[in-house]
Amino acid sequence: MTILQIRGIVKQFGAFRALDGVDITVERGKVTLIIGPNGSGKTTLVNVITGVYRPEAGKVFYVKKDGKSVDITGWPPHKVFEEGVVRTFQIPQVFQKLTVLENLLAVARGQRGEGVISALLKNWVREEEENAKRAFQILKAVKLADKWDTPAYLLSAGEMKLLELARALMAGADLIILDEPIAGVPIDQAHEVFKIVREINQRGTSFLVIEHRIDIAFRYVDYVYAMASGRVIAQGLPEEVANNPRVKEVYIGG
Ligand SMILES: Nc1ncnc2c1ncn2[C@@H]1O[C@H](COP(=O)(O)OP(=O)(O)OP(=O)(O)O)[C@@H](O)[C@H]1O
Repeated sequence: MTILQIRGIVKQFGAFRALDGVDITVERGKVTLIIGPNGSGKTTLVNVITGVYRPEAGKVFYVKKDGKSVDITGWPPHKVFEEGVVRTFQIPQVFQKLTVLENLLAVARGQRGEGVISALLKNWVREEEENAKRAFQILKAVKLADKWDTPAYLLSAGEMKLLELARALMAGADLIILDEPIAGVPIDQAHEVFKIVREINQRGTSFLVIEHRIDIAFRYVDYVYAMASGRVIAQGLPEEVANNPRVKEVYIGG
């Protein structure tokens, strides 16, 4: 079953075509990877999916759990987010001085979007307790439970990425879009980040990942799209894309 259908996307910046008819299908329950050299259009595509840019042509469909397809093309970012398509840094960045747990609770509160009124309600405390319980379950899943009381600025690069992932889960994401989740993360932590992505995926969350470090990423994903100059040049299983002559040319021969 599909979770995201991207059809014929064209995005221009003036006369320059950053995306030139992109078709990508993201399967529900899978981890899909997009690779491509600098400037190939990956970030622009994520911006189109998440409503930052409106494409000149093409459509983005989000297929809900019940199978209902929703045309989210050109929706404002907060609406795409509320629908369950969450890009990690779409949530305001990690609050460095807050603890790991507080960072999660801040997302839960933000999502409810009330504050004053809910604070007046009797069941507010209970709701806070439920949020804390949920936060702890999520922290266990990303292996940060023992750091719940640590201020975010003391986390390692890898742990910081895991906190971002936890916050996307706390926000109720159905599809999580990770833009370079292991950029600047040391190799052992980078493997740990992808292992946890895989574990979370096995519990039902779908992923669309953009990553440059293909030597690591290819081991953990189900399906790969390769982009170059605003187009998809190859797609398939990781080993198929790794052996694709056009991909090799772009990465090695170019
Ligand atoms: N706001 C913009 N205005 C003009 N040109 C842009 C804009 N955003 C991106 N571009 C151009 O569009 C092309 C695609 O950029 P994009 O950032 O999507 O590539 P990318 O594949 O994400 O690259 P990287 O791996 O370096 O992040 C680039 O040539 C870039 O210069």
